[in-house]
Amino acid sequence: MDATAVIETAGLTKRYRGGQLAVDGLDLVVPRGSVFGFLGPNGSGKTTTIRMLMGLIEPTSGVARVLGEPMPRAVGRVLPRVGALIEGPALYGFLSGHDNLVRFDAADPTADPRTRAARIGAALERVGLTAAAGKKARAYSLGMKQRLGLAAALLRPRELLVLDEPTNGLDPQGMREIRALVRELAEDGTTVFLSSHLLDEIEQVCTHVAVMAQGRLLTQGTVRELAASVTGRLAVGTPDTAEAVRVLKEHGVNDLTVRGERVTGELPGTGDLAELNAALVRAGVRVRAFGAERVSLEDAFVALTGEGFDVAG
Ligand SMILES: Nc1ncnc2c1ncn2[C@@H]1O[C@H](COP(=O)(O)OP(=O)(O)OP(=O)(O)O)[C@@H](O)[C@H]1O
Repeated sequence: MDATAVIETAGLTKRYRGGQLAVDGLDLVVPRGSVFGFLGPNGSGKTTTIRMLMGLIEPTSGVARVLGEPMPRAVGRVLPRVGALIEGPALYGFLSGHDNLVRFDAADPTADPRTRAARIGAALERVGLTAAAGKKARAYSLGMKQRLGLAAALLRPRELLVLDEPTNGLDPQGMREIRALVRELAEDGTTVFLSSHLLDEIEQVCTHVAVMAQGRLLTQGTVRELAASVTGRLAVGTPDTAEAVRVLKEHGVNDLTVRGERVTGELPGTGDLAELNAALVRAGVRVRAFGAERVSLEDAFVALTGEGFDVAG
């Protein structure tokens, strides 16, 4: 087992009663200090994995360690060190945001009532809900409810935050707020494990990523490594597309496609890009843009699965 791992699983598997294989032999390593994106389309097994990690359901087989302790066996020791936001916070709509936090804090037998007011004040401040603390939770927007859920998870210092689709259902402004908060928490040294079906979200906030599809892990590593594992394409912007295609083909560029005033092709493995550019210009091609396209996580995902990233549902 990896001593720097905050979460580690080996062969973790869940088959639901009814026979559905939701998670299939998962080997996951979440390094301490990472913002770890757990990416996969709806139904790929993310929530099931998180529920096993948090000791809410038993795995069918395999093992999971969280903060170095076996789950679900050590659930009583582990959960106080973990802040979790799973499937939306359980809030009382008739209580104010502040009083919801009082309730959460009072339900924690290890929380000292004498420091409660200060801790609640700090948590509200942290998520930007101080001004709205007196409002009833049912009057909160979805984004405010998520932030209140995060405040509940932050009532005490945590080594690990586990967030299941924290921006699901939020408007762009709400998403930005949650992402900014995740970044801040990570800067303070908290390891954050968050699931998402949104590639660009993972790209924006995460240092690491694991990609799930149909219960299986396709890959894991740093976001940078994953993007680097896929070669970008050469892209040329020009009104003279036919001539550009001819010259590029002559110079060994494969898989050429033309869309509007843009020609793309496989980046040549050898040879000088500057030379290629010069050849185009020599042939009278008016080159407006020339270069290697940036590879997105989405390109990497398509390369991994051979298909587009399906975000249905
Ligand atoms: N309690 C359950 N009983 C039987 N099957 C289940 C149960 N919960 C989930 N599943 C099935 O297991 C598979 C994985 O579901 P899971 O919720 O873990 O995926 P997910 O990636 O979290 O997707 P979503 O983002 O939609 O929650 C799905 O096919 C789902 O239908």
